[in-house]
Amino acid sequence: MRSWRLVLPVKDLGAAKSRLVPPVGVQRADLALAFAFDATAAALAVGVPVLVTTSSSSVVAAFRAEWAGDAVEVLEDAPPGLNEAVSFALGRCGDGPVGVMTADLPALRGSSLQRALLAAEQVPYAVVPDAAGTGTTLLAALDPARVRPSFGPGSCAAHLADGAHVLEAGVDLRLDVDTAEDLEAARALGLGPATRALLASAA
Ligand SMILES: Nc1nc2c(ncn2[C@@H]2O[C@H](COP(=O)(O)OP(=O)(O)OP(=O)(O)O)[C@@H](O)[C@H]2O)c(=O)[nH]1
Ligand SMILES: C=C(OP(=O)(O)O)C(=O)O
Repeated sequence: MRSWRLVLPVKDLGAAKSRLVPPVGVQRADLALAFAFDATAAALAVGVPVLVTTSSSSVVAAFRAEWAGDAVEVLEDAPPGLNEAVSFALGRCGDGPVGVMTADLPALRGSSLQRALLAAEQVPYAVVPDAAGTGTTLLAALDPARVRPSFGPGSCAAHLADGAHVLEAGVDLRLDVDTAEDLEAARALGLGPATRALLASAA
């Protein structure tokens, strides 16, 4: 596999996952952070360095504390807004293949990400649709300048219209958790260690 990097946008924890009613005893902000940690761990497990892009000082502090010494870089001055934060990171990640992945993938396995990035090496620009088929969980491009992020409602169609090739991917890479039902589906699939531990601590 080529040397991919992964841009990971992470929203301010106080505003994150507003559609997700958390299980009793669990804070929504803690869940959002646990999801992002599990997504990060999956990427690192297959040797893909992570570039977190955020405008939140609490996200910066949490990532620096958890991942000190690992292949995780935190860009702390991103502008607010998902697409804005992604564009900010893309402008700073240099040459070479880059993925942009949402951080709300707590069931992600490194092997699924690795397979998707390997497949993405066959095309200039690729998209992985979310489980609903309307959103996007991963964009991948051989040249960062090719990525024009249009995350938000209907983003998959927008990325396809912009020339991205659709990639088949494991459901763990497609299952972005926005609601309590999504969290149950992710639990059934197998959560990463951070989310598992958080839910266990409240059970
Ligand atoms: N840096 C940054 N990341 C964002 C922003 N908005 C969303 N994200 C990230 O983008 C990914 C997908 O975001 P959404 O599913 O829209 O997440 P969300 O905004 O936390 O969820 P809702 O409040 O339910 O819309 C997650 O990794 C978020 O952390 C933003 O304004 N800035
Ligand atoms: C931002 C997106 O995801 P969500 O549906 O989780 O808001 C998206 O799919 O582009």
